[in-house]
Amino acid sequence: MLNDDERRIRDDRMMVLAGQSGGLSRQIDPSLYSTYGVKRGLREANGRGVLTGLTEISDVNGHRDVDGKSVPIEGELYYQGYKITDLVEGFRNHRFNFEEVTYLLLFGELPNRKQLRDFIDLLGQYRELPSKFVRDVIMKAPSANIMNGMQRSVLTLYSYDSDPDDITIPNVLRQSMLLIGVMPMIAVYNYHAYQHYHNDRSLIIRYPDEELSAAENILRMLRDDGQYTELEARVLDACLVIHAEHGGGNNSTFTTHVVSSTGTDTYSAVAASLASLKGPKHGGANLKVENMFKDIKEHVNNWEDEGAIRAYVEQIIDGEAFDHTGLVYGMGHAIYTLSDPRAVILKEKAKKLSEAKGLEEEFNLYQTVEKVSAELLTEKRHLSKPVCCNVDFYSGFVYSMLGIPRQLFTPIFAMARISGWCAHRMEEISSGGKIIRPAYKYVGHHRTYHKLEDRS
Ligand SMILES: CC(=O)SCCNC(=O)CCNC(=O)[C@H](O)C(C)(C)COP(=O)(O)OP(=O)(O)OC[C@H]1O[C@@H](n2cnc3c(N)ncnc32)[C@H](O)[C@@H]1OP(=O)(O)O
Ligand SMILES: O=C([O-])CC(=O)C(=O)O
Repeated sequence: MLNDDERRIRDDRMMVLAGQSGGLSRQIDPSLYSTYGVKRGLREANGRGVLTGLTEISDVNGHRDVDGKSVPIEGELYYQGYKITDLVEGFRNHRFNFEEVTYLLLFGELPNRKQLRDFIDLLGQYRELPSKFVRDVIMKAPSANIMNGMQRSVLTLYSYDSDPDDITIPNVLRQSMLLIGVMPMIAVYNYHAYQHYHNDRSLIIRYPDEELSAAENILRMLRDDGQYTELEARVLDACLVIHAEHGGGNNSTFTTHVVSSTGTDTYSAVAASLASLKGPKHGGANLKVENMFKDIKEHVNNWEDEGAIRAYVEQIIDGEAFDHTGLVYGMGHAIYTLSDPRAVILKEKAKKLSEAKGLEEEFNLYQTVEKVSAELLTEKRHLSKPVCCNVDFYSGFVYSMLGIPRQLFTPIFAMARISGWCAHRMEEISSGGKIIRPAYKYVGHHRTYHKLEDRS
């Protein structure tokens, strides 16, 4: 067994060896991408995604064709044909909206009262982890990033399934209901396990209540005293609704399609989608936004000084501040142009909550960063389309006002998006049918093999 010093020496030796063969600096000549007409990032020259599939689950629009010209519009999102804003409006004062949306996504229709009641009952029954799963899986080697713990837990559920590899629709639906049901438990218990083993927090494993909604159960399982207010549960429920689905092309759902097209099992497909969602350019952006604001607050003394905020955001874009990637997290979108409808809803929630909690100054800081970064990105990145804030910009601020720890920001996204992934997995199985297999052009050169003895 190596000690820490020996491991460091081992890693240094590996870098030296890789450096000798030029393995660390190898990069494909960027001009070759246009030479061979490669659709980088699976995009057309105008930035639009390459058309790779058809779906009836949702529609995402940021442009409209007017007289043959593509014109930016306020963002539109439809779940099974229903506008997200109409759903959110119609759901006001209801408790089980995420469940209703899940029914809609999986079955294609809005439920009547009885169907919704039955569905809620069923989901409640599926909200059950195998016996000893918490002890044997979740408590073992807890991960600092809860998304990794969730992947491991989801993959391990395969071992407890008596029929894991059957990909007929009834079996995949059963597995989907199970995963949708247990996802909040997996996330919250992984969080508690990490807090217990690494931060010496008391360990609380509270079981979900079959009668409660997903949002209510998340808060109940998370909080030390299991208490929450009706308002908190409604806001979280709305967050789950707007994160539940976003078409087939977003990275994690496309991952569902790619992986499902091989005929693999549901647990593997969902674990892969979790891996994708974790990334900071996708669902992980909500955590990055939180960290970015922490950094901005540390470097800008006066939050009302737009000039100072602009100067700091400019440093972020120039790669001179924060994480040096040049990205302003929570800004920009592959499809939306003038607005992301989910961000509009979240901003409204953030405003109301901040007023109730006396955090208007912080809300104003978010608004100013949104405004100046949109202006700066347009100026400095020569974007071909207007840039707006996306769903990840205000979500973390809303969650933190609900007392939800930052480690759970991206997991909450996953607890919601699992409904969309499962709907797309079933669509891929029933309508896709062909293994997804794009092409890569080889741009190396073919070489003559020399035996080891003959190499210098
Ligand atoms: C749930 C979600 O996944 S929502 C998205 C969450 N992600 C983020 O918030 C991370 C920050 N944003 C981004 O990285 C991007 O806007 C993405 C990944 C969301 C979309 O990327 P794209 O579709 O490539 O955006 P678009 O085509 O408009 O970008 C044009 C250029 O502007 C840059 N750009 C776009 N948004 C940003 C940003 N927020 N900060 C800095 N540069 C940006 C892109 O890197 C790209 O540069 P390139 O041509 O040199 O690659
Ligand atoms: O559509 C995308 O590329 C990303 C996104 O907003 C989502 O998955 O919710």
